[in-house]
Amino acid sequence: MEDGVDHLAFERSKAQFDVDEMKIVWAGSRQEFELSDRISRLVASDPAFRKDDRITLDRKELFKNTLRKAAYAWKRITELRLNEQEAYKLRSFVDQPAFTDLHWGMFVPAIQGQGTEEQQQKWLPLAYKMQIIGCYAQTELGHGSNVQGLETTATFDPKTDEFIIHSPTLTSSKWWPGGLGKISTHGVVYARLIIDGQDHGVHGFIVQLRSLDDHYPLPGITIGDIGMKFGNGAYNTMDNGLLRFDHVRIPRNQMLMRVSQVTREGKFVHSDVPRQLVYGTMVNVRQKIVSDASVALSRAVCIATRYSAVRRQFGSHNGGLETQVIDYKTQQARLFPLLASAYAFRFAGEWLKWLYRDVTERLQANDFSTLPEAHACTAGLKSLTTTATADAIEECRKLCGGHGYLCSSGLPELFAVYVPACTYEGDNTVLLLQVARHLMKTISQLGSGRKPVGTTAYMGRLDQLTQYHSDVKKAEDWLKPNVVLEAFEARAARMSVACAQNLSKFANPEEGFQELLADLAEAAVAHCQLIVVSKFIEKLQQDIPGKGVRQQLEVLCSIYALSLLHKHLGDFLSTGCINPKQGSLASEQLRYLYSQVRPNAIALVDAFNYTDHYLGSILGRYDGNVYPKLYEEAWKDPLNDSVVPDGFKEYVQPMLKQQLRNARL
Ligand SMILES: Cc1cc2nc3c(=O)[nH]c(=O)nc-3n(C[C@H](O)[C@H](O)[C@H](O)COP(=O)(O)OP(=O)(O)OC[C@H]3O[C@@H](n4cnc5c(N)ncnc54)[C@H](O)[C@@H]3O)c2cc1C
Repeated sequence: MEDGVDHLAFERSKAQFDVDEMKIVWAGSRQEFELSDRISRLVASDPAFRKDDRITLDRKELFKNTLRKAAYAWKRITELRLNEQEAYKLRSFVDQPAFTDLHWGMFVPAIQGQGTEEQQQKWLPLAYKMQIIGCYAQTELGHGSNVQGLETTATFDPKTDEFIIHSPTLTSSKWWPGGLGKISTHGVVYARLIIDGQDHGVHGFIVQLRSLDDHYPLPGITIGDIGMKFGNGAYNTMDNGLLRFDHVRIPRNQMLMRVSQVTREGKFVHSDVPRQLVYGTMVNVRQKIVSDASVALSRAVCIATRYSAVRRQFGSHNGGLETQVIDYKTQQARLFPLLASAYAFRFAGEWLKWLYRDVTERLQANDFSTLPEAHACTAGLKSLTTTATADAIEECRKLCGGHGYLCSSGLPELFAVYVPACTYEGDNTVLLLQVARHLMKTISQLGSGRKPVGTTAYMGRLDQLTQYHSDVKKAEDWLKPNVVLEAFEARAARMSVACAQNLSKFANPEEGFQELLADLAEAAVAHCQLIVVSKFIEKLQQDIPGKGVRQQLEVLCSIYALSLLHKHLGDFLSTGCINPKQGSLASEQLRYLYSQVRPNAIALVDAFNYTDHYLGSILGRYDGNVYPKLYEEAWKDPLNDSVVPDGFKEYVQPMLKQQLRNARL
């Protein structure tokens, strides 16, 4: 603490659990905690990583500043000999989107997942040492979600043993890839493979884009930045780019050939590695996105919770202190479900990490049985958690009243940087519809005796779930994990079954699917919410040491589930899983749970263990010393550099003089 005074000390003293133990639970393990703690402090204490000047820089300065930080981060990573996990942490705590995110997060995994052994040996050492910098160039001006609609072509020329990469139309221009605009030297470019006039669909190709000597685009290549994006500062540190090819030639061995190959003779062959292998990479990328959702959400919640304890409005009696806004029941009903969601998404992310390891092991043993389910599940959880997080950051801004709208609250930038997560790596609605397709397929296969696996296993009990009526009689019944779980299972199952029944009324199933899209997306949401609730409950079945830690998590789990039940009461009632009386008992229980969280709220956000540097918010400062710091910060704004602003004499003064003259008339 800067001046040694902890304005939130009283709040911290009220905690009924061991915060240090909760920090371990949040981090996933003691080792993870120690790693995050060490690296976050390292970044926070290094002035080269300061970020409070970000919002006042123009785009060019901002971008240059990003390059400086990325280069410095790389220098520190090599000097300190950080391993892969430590390096990833360091980049995350620097907290500034940069070309390196795509290099490490998409380019390298694409080669690892889709490249042959030989290709990996050639390209990965260069990428690992950053002797080349790569991007992931899939999306085009005309198509994103519909990957099969991409128009860039890669035509095989048997005479020279090369592919000719070409952008035949304006809409085939690559558009969006991060890092492409100004920095990447190479890209994994997705293009339609054409051999002898025949189209073999979309494949990935490693293409050198810029000279390694002078950084100019290579002949036939046009590249630029796509321009300013949402929010000041924010994601504008990233050079999302546009790219066009004019008959650019690359050697044949630069097509990523793990799954399919083109031979010297120009024959297209599938290897014995199944095509679903690429799903494995997607499971990995999306699992990281779910973890990132819990991080972004917890940052927003930490800011809103601490500030809600500092902020006072109304309710003063006889000149005493006013009420802390966190004590208003409306504030609690808006804030505490978000706090519970942060923990829920954390555990869902942890479980997905396990799922990825499981899928990878199975793939190595040639077992592909769980892959479609794992793929649908990660797609759904990516969609659910990123949508909820984006909405929650905005809600946290509102929970902070007027000051939440100040950039120094950290919330506008967090929101602007975070929201595209709802769009990239699969538009969230498109992903929900993929989940819905999987659910419809699962139901249609039940008759043939195929047993649903993993997160769809509950579908195997459809007979029981379609007959289910909750037996809740009093508010406390809603605290029983089985009672909650069955209600969520029955609601999800019935919404899916209703869709399947409606689909069967259509002669053409695809026509029916298109007609029912909105219902299908809702059924998918119900299924995904069930997954998150069930993973939270499973977490509570593990050994959780530390005084009072389990009790706090039980309260948060109940809040997560019951606040969803409250929000989607229409679903639960219309599917007949619960009756109106049981719905009001859930709300009653929820009110009681909020009062249980209240004394622990500050400690529960302290358990995230965020440094003030990482939070980047005056409202969320650890010491709660908000007002003097807000006042100080205001004076740092460049507008306050001069007493009379530029332009005043030119534009406003003549106006004032004019009025003066008129007044005299
Ligand atoms: C910040 C940012 C970074 C990005 N980085 C990269 C990158 O590094 N590399 C890269 O290749 N791409 C990148 N992208 C592109 C991104 O992957 C695509 O924008 C994304 O996949 C969505 O596709 P789209 O833009 O075509 O949206 P569209 O599909 O055009 O979506 C428009 C609307 O149509 C709806 N819709 C579309 N299809 C259907 C359907 N079948 N049924 C119902 N509704 C539908 C969607 O829900 C949405 O509401 C990035 C995008 C952003 C915003």
